[in-house]
Amino acid sequence: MDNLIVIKIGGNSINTLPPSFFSQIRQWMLAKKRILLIHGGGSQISELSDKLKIPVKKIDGMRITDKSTLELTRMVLLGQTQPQLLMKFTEAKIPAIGLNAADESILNGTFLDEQKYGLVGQIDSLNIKLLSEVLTHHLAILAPMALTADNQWLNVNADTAASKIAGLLKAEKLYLLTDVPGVLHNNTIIPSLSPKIADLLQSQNIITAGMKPKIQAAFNALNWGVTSVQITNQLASSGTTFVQEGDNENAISF
Ligand SMILES: Nc1ncnc2c1ncn2[C@@H]1O[C@H](COP(=O)(O)OP(=O)(O)O)[C@@H](O)[C@H]1O
Ligand SMILES: CC(=O)N[C@@H](CCC(=O)OP(=O)(O)O)C(=O)O
Repeated sequence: MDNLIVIKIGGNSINTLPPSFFSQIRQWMLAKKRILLIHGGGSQISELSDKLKIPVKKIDGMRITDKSTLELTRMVLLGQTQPQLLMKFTEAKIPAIGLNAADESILNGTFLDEQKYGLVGQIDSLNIKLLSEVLTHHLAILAPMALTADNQWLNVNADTAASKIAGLLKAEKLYLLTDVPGVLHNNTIIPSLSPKIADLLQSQNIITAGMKPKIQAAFNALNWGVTSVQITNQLASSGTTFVQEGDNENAISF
């Protein structure tokens, strides 16, 4: 899809989006860019789980999802974080529409590894026709859940979902917005990151938890043909840019 920018907004970032975020989006829309947001809600899901005394279990940043966690996840994503984000756009007078897997099969997926993660999935395909119609006049906000061919809801990590969607749609840019200004080493932003350095930093436990699937998602998007992939906390700063191996003259060295 031409002129497409995909932005993933982590659950922790929804309430701290600065005015510059909305003005950048407004400028892009005036320049006829199509804007697709994928939202998270991980910390809100964990918070409600705690309140309901449902144990929170994660492996490498992926939530182990049984039946009650799945129901709770759908409640939080579709009943809390998506409308919260939509309200921010309403307040900013930017036309936005919220979408989820049940809207005309917009996100179809399969189990990632049922034995290991339970009701967790990956995106396999999407309804490009519907998305393309919506994106002509609106910014679209998608929840990171998929439906299987048997109509089973699956919980999908929002970074993984955003990168696959950006890849399937051949987006020109993918921003993974989070609560840190980039991938950090000794409290300093790594401006440019290649797969080998990322592996090294993971083996040294410098990259951990939710940053792991985020980095995997970033490299996947690059491999699927997305031209520019960044992890940052605001659209105005480049944070960490992802590069293919051999294209890393600015990458940090040890
Ligand atoms: N090397 C690293 N650099 C930056 N953040 C890191 C790193 N390793 C682990 N993290 C953690 O990853 C978090 C971002 O991932 P996550 O909590 O899943 O964010 P989001 O909800 O935005 O997807 C940071 O807040 C930080 O705690
Ligand atoms: C399978 C899996 O881990 N799904 C995520 C979906 C939400 C998410 O990714 O939200 P953030 O981007 O705010 O972390 C979860 O349940 O937390």
